[in-house]
Order: sequence, then C-alpha cells, then structure tokens
Amino acid sequence: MSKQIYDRVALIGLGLIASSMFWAIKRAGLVGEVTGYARSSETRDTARRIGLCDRVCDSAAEAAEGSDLVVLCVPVGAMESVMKEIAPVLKPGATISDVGSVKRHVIETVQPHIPEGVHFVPAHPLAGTEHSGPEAGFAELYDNRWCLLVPVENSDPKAVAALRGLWEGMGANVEEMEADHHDLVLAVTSHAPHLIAYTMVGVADDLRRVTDSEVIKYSAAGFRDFTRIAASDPTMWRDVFLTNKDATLEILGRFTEELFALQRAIRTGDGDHLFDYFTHTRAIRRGIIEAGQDTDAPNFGRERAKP
Ligand SMILES: NC(=O)c1ccc[n+]([C@@H]2O[C@H](COP(=O)([O-])OP(=O)(O)OC[C@H]3O[C@@H](n4cnc5c(N)ncnc54)[C@H](O)[C@@H]3O)[C@@H](O)[C@H]2O)c1
Ligand SMILES: O=C(O)C(=O)C[C@]1(C(=O)O)C=C[C@@H](O)C=C1
Repeated sequence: MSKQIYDRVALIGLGLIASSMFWAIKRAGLVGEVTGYARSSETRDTARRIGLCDRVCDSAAEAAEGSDLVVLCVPVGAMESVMKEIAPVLKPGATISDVGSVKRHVIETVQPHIPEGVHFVPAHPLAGTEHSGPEAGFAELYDNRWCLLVPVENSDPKAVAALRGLWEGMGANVEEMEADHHDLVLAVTSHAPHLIAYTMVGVADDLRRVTDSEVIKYSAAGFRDFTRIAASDPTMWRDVFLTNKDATLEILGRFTEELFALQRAIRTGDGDHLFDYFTHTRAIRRGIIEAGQDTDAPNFGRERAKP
C-alpha cells in the first residue's frame, strides 16, 4: 500500500525546519513532489546544490501553485506577507499549514487571507536545534518528538487527518491543542527558557568571562547548554517574543518572583527554603522520567539522512 499522503507539497522558507521536513518526507515517501521557495537567491542556490526539494522555485506563488499542502516555514513575523502573496494561486481544496513557534498570532494574521475553499490547519513541531538555514536539517529531527496541531474553528476533519498522517509519517507523535493554551505552555517550556539562556550568556559576557578560554574549557554542562540555546536564530526568537508577549511576560513575572525569593533565601542564609525548593524541583524531574516523558533531544546533532 502506498504511503503517499499528498501529491504535491510546497515548503515556503527553506531553513532548519523545512529542510528537516523535506528529508523526513523523502525518507518515508510521503509526497509525490515537494516544491520549495526561500527569499534569498543564495538560499535557493544552496537548496538546488544539496538536492533540497524536488523543484526550487523563484517565487512563493510559483511553489504554492497547484500544491495540495503549503507549509509556511518562515519566521512568525513573515507569515502574513507570504500568505498574502500565495493566496491568489491556491487551488480549491488545498491546505495551508505552518510550523511557527507561536500560534495565536499566526492564526490572527494568516487566517484572514485564506481564500474560500482552502483549509487552514496550523501546526508546531516541538523539535529543533540552535542551527538554522537550508543545510541544518536532517531526516530524524522529528522522530519521537511532539507535533502539536492547532485546528481553527471549522477546520476540515479530513484536512486535519491528512496533516496528522504527514507528521506521523515524518516520525512525530501528534496531539491537538487550542491556540492560547499552546502559547502559554510554550512560554513555560520554550520561550522563557530561551530568554533566560540569552540573558545568562549576556551576563557572563558582561563579566568578560565567556571568552576567557579557561571558563569555556572548564564550564559545566549547565552553562554549555545555555550557550547552545543562546546561539539560536535572532530573527526567529525576536519574532517569538514580539508575538507571544502576554504569555511570556506572565511567565517571566512568575520567574522573577521565584528568583527574588531564592535570592532572599541566599542573602538571609535560609537553607531550609533552598533545600525545600530544590527537593521540589528534583521531584518534578524524576516525575518526568518516571512518566517516560523525558524529551532530552535524542536526535540532536545526527547526520542528515539523504533520501
Ligand atoms: N528552530 C527551531 O528550533 C524551531 C522549532 C520549531 C518551530 N520553529 C519555527 O519554524 C519557523 C522556521 O524556523 P527555522 O528554524 O527553520 O528558521 P531558519 O532561519 O532556519 O529558516 C527560515 C527560512 O525562512 C526564510 N525567510 C525569512 N523570511 C522570509 C520571507 N519573508 N519569505 C520567504 N522566506 C523567508 C529564511 O531565508 C530562511 O530560509 C519559525 O516560524 C520558527 O518559529 C523553529
Ligand atoms: O532544541 C532546541 O534547540 C530548541 O530550542 C527547540 C525548541 C524548544 O524550545 O524546545 C525551540 C523552539 C520551538 O518552537 C520548538 C522547539
């Protein structure tokens, strides 16, 4: 039985996420033809050179025309303008999806431009690395990782089912989630942690210790992890914070309160507070492991598997 889910899929924006999708799609033979478009001619040239996409097009509209599924893989702040550009060429019955890290903003800016008869099923794969661009992708990125589908009101069940099939075929575990809830959950699990990592590395640099070779040489795993995360793409993360403002600010507010409490405990020598707090957080980590939910990037850094 054929595993093919769509005849033609267009990937708009050929970076880490789109290139990983392409290799994963090819690995499993999920799509007849994959077209692709990126804004810069340099990226399009690179894509052609490494065989990323069956056909690399010179405009988003050319890539989207005739496609059964178009996936917007650009930074969240660029989704609306791409959607406006491709809207006139979409074929009736096609599905528009995206991979943006924020969902409410994407729905508010993209949905108004979806033509009558075209389906819209936003999505977000919870997998990535600090690398970006067309050469950063690899087929295993989504293996055993979550992909959240965030259907809008009146999303066509068949369009949702087909997209679910595509993500499952790429190796992901799929669940559905409501947009505001998604944005709050991601503010806790991804957005605030990234901001904290950016800050920590910035603070260390202020102290002129990051570039000190001894600090790098002897830095413990915790700080190394911060520097990895703080190397993530500036455009992508600028857009995430500007478009998930409320949830991120709420979580950062709570974070600051907890931090102040810990700061006070250190200043006043309140060892009980510190011990109880760390005992509580250790129990959370152990609970995650016992529930089999440890998502420590098992696929980070693997070689890209060519189709
Ligand atoms: N990197 C991650 O860890 C991760 C994880 C999940 C979801 N996402 C989301 O996926 C999307 C893409 O992220 P990525 O990591 O692949 O980024 P990336 O920087 O690797 O790639 C983005 C691509 O989009 C192109 N682009 C930017 N603006 C464009 C425009 N206006 N028109 C056409 N192309 C344009 C860039 O040239 C680049 O090729 C973002 O919305 C991001 O929030 C990222
Ligand atoms: O593994 C990483 O480097 C990531 O930052 C991936 C990560 C995350 O925070 O978990 C980053 C952004 C996303 O939208 C989804 C996944």
